[in-house]
Amino acid sequence: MAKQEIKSITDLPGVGPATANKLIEAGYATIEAIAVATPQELSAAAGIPLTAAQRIIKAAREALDIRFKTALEVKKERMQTRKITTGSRNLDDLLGGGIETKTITEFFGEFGSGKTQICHQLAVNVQLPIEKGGLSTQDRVAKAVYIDTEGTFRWERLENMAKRWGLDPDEVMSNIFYIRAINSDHQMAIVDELFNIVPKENIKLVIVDSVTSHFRAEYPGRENLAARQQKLNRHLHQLAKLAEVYDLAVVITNQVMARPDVFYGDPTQAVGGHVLYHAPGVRVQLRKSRGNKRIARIVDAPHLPEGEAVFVITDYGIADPED
Ligand SMILES: Nc1ncnc2c1ncn2[C@@H]1O[C@H](COP(=O)(O)OP(=O)(O)OP(=O)(O)O)[C@@H](O)[C@H]1O
Repeated sequence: MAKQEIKSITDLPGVGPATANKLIEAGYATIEAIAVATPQELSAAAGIPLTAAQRIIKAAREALDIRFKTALEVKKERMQTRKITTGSRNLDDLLGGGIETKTITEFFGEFGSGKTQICHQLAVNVQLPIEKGGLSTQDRVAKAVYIDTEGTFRWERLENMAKRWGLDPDEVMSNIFYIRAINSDHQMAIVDELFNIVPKENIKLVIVDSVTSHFRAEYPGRENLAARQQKLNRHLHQLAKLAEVYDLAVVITNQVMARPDVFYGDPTQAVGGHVLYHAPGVRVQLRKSRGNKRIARIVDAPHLPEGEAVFVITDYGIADPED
């Protein structure tokens, strides 16, 4: 098939060396990055006419097989979707097998509910071979990106979690790319940059812990809600694109405060409203229970059954109470 001959951006129609250089400098280094760009963005980045940009994007989309599909094709593709184990069978069952690729999974809950511990555990687990609940194949290890906004990342936790599976902790840590996002603009720029890094490094999991904290700090109060929402939506949209085009899992966390004064409805409400309400994906609420037990519940996921799962946070990671 002619399609498969397009391997790099210089194979796209009308992309000569000069245009290619401009595109790469502007962050459009891969066919995937071009396929999800708008003609306006590309035209401005490369200094080419809009019609040329449209033609390039169309060719990139065809090369990646982004087109109408029948529902049956969608079903077959979805059945091939791999999942990352959380380390708890109970939680995996609740999620329909684990954390899915091509999807954003949000963990929200109050402080200490286990959001950061789950992120650490997933950064380790994605590296397991497929038959053990990870996404590594025989020829390529699946790696993770960890975007930390609150400074709560702890390498020591990864060590224990890796040892649990008999993995070499240093090797596991060398496959986790860590970055501290200093503000919301930086956080968004990191995700743009990922469009170049992800394919090179075989990144299969991108974590943003927490996705909302910078946005909340920089856009406080009701009067800034619309601006904050708009920016956050753009960020989530970028993350969703990344998940889709590179077949990877995106996991985000969102701290919400318990509101003991709310007697009706849900007592745990997101501060300043449900910022992620309209984003695609799976939303998992976490609650503290007795001791190291935590309760997970899926919110607004029509394709997953309702229910709750109990898991525990141990020194060696996320597990089941019966372990
Ligand atoms: N080494 C460990 N062994 C056992 N449990 C641990 C260990 N480290 C952390 N925990 C448990 O994890 C909890 C913290 O969870 P985590 O940091 O994931 O919370 P969070 O939901 O991310 O909170 P925040 O919103 O404040 O970031 C602690 O309360 C503790 O119970």
